[in-house]
Amino acid sequence: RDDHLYNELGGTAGIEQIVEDLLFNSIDDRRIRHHFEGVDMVRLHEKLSEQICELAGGPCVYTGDDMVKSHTGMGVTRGDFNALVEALQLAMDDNEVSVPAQNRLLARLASMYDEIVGL
Ligand code: HEM
Repeated sequence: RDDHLYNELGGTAGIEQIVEDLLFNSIDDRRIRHHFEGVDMVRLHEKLSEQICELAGGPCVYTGDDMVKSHTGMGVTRGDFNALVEALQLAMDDNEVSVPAQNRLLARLASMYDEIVGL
């Protein structure tokens, strides 16, 4: 297992902080805040943290629903997806993640685009 990216994100504690900041940035962003109304943010924080930890090579196992099931009916657009990426970049800047490490995480997330947008 290559846990290099996991370590660059600050391990489990670092990832949990980045995801918390990502979620706060997202509900502060008027382009996408409507998607999060009425959502269980505690669960979303837990599942998204697990998923990013696993994706980064960390010792976590994702226990949430698959991406298609999670986003079906939401009508997430390309613009929404890009806004969430910006919210994540801001969160990683605030947590002093290097730009190369940021880009490696973003590349892994970009591969999920078709499972999230336009459903
Ligand atoms: C690469 C991008 C994304 C990833 C990795 C991702 C990941 C996830 C994960 C792990 C969950 C939780 C699944 C569960 O509860 O079992 C989730 C749910 C959710 N996602 Fe995403 N997501 C992405 C993009 C987006 C975008 C762009 C939006 C809207 C702007 C969005 C809005 C939501 C909402 C509102 C939920 C909660 C659904 C509910 O509990 O009813 N996601 N996502």
